[in-house]
Amino acid sequence: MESIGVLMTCPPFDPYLVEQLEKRFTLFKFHSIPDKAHFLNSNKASIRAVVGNASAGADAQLIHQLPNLEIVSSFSVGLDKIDLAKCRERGIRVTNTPDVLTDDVADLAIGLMLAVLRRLCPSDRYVRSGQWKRGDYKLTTKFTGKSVGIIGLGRIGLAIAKRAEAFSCPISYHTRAEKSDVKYKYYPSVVELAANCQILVVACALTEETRHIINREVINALGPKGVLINIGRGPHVDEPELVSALVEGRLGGAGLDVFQDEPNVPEELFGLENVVLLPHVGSGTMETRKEMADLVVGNLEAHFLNKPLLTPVL
Ligand SMILES: O=CC(=O)O
Repeated sequence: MESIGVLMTCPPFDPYLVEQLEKRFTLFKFHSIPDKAHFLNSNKASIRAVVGNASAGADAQLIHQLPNLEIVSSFSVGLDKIDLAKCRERGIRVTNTPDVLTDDVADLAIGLMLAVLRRLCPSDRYVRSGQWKRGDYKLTTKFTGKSVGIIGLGRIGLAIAKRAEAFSCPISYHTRAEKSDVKYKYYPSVVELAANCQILVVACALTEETRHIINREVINALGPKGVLINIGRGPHVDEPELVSALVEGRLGGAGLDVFQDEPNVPEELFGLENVVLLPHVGSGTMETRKEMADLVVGNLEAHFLNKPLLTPVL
């Protein structure tokens, strides 16, 4: 397989993934190539696979420039950076990394809820800056028993629900259609869900339908005591609306792992104690990233050995 060209479109941040790919294929790291057009012109014939992630995948333009592309193997569960329609049209296979990251992302969602309500980050800063010596930290807000509304009840949404249930949180949800196999309360509109929960979690895939699913109306329905948790994608949220609601106190708090224009985060949020900001690390544990990398490589190997894909999307 050494002669097969694999184009890595995401930054090569995961050394294990890079090492495993380099062992088996001819790996091109697109991110660090200065003249991309020239590179593609000279190498397009040899590139038969693309490896991307949540930050860069394979858009229509790139797919168009790679005449021999057979498979896109994404180091992510989200597929929003891949033009699936183009892949379908060209018969290009697509794989992602579901299941292995579910626990980590759900754990992080609960971590964000606790961090926002119990003010974990500012109270840590309180100790480090020596302020504790001058008096106790102010009282925070209880998490146990808060009602949790979840947008998207797939693998990750369900794992969040299960964890929140252990904190005695009543669970409700919104999806395109009500699920017959869950006992949680269903709301057919996101505004209704937001009006009826204290913590609203975005856990759905990013599609044209779910872009800006969190808008001004939803934020106002969640209200000055409500908390928004986003472990989905930045564009799920109308970010300027979220920022103004937080600055004006129309929303109680937010725990955000994802942003509209990563790694750029609105600076207006930096001074707010009711906001926790994370650098898109939902699946970012050593254990899970290794399992994800093994899936990326396993899918490529399966494809080039004409075996069934491990986690096919297309
Ligand atoms: O954001 C991370 C992923 O989609 O896996």
